[in-house]
Amino acid sequence: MAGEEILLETQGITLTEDVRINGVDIEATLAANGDLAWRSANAFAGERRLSLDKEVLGIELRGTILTVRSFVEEIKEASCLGTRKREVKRVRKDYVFELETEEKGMVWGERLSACIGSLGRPKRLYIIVNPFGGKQCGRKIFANEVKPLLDAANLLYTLQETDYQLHAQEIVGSLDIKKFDGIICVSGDGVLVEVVNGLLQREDWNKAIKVPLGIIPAGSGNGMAKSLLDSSGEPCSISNAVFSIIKGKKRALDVASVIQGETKFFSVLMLTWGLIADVDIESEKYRWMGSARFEFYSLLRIMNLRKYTGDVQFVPAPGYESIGVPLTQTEESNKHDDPILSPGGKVGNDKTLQSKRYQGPSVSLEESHWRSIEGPFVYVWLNNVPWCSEDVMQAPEAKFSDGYLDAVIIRDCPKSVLLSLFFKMGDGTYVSSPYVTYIKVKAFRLAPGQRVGNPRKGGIIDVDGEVIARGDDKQKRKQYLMSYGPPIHITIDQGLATIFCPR
Ligand SMILES: Nc1ncnc2c1ncn2[C@@H]1O[C@H](COP(=O)(O)OP(=O)(O)OP(=O)(O)O)[C@@H](O)[C@H]1O
Repeated sequence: MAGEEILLETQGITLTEDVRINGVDIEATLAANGDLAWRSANAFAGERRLSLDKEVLGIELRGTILTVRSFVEEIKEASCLGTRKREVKRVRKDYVFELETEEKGMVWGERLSACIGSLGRPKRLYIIVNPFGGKQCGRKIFANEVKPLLDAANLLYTLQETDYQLHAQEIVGSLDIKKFDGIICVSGDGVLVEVVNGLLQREDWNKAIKVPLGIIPAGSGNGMAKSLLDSSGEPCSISNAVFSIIKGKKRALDVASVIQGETKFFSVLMLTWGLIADVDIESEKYRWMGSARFEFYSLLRIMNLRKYTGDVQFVPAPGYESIGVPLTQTEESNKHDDPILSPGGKVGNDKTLQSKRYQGPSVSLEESHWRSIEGPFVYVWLNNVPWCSEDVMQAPEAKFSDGYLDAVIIRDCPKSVLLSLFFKMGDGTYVSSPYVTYIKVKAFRLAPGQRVGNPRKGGIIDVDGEVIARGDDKQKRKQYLMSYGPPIHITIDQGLATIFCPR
């Protein structure tokens, strides 16, 4: 029978063949969905199964030889200080199936290719590598850990390195997006945020922002990669991130618009003001300490704790309506004068900006009941995802596409308690402290004030690791995107972007 006839006749049924696997004669089956099974040569090991969707990168057929390239979980046990540690890690394994005839090889090869094709995996990717992010290993990470997996999956890609800050934003601003099934950043979170901003500045932003994004952790802040992998119960590793992109599963991702007057910045991770921003940005001068700079500077800042005056207003998500106090009649009516955001108006329809770029979500906040919290504040932290780095879970309830941001606010807190809360950030349990206010919000308005006891100095507003405004001496020396003082409005566009995820 000719190969095509066999293909037609065998569609939908499990095929059973005598094959040689890695040199041993064995009976193997190939299910209609592409899953493989065979009895191991080792009688005690029992049956071996290979899930096409969850374990196979790609295949290669040469005559009667079919190579299945897999990426399978292996359990490694190690003994450490008398305790046994169990670690699950994926390893590359090739299974070489030798079929009796070329026709049979073709039937198996075609079925596996068709099944892989039906999984919706990406075929061509645009990959942006930041050679400067994190420990400056982006290039090495791509060559040693990313490329081998992409090649094993027969994935085509175009590679582009960033040469300077905001280069990624510029690149995606003019990229021919039709050619690619995804844009992948081998970087920290900063480059991913540049990509989101670059896509939303295009005239065809509504199509561009639907291109699936991917992140392979190669920075010092890898909060998005950690959040995506952890939410599927996978350890945050480069190879797990690459495999999740190859498998092609996607999820929607909320995008927050940070707006002051006519200036806009789009965020997918977090906005922070007060202690956290001070530690993140001011600890730069201790970069030589490595990641210990955060612990060291946090301790320093808590000992010399700053508080900032100001106020925040927000539209709470259902279930959080009792937090804060309702706005007074006067405050409500003042908001109606706000050209960008008012409870009685629409966000993002400002006529002054005639640009075709994305203008922020067109959500009606007409019926919303705004509430407020008065300062002074130790910090205000708005979050889109649970993790801001690989070891800080600052917003355990945050969801990728629930249409809300998780606001974590500390106003007053004894220094000793604050210190203990910092040590509990690894598992998010700190949010249950009575000193922490945790609210899911639909919209947020931040009016940042000056330091208590030092009214000449303001704080830092940090969005996704980028300083967008600061109220200290440095403000005079550098131009920031926004000014410190006037209110900053934050609204959320539910599920505007799409991102590759493990499952
Ligand atoms: N070739 C380059 N030289 C200098 N800066 C660059 C280059 N390419 C990209 N950048 C900038 O590096 C910054 C950090 O990038 P990235 O997101 O990879 O890492 P990060 O984890 O956010 O930060 P970092 O690791 O630097 O603390 C971004 O602002 C980006 O614009």
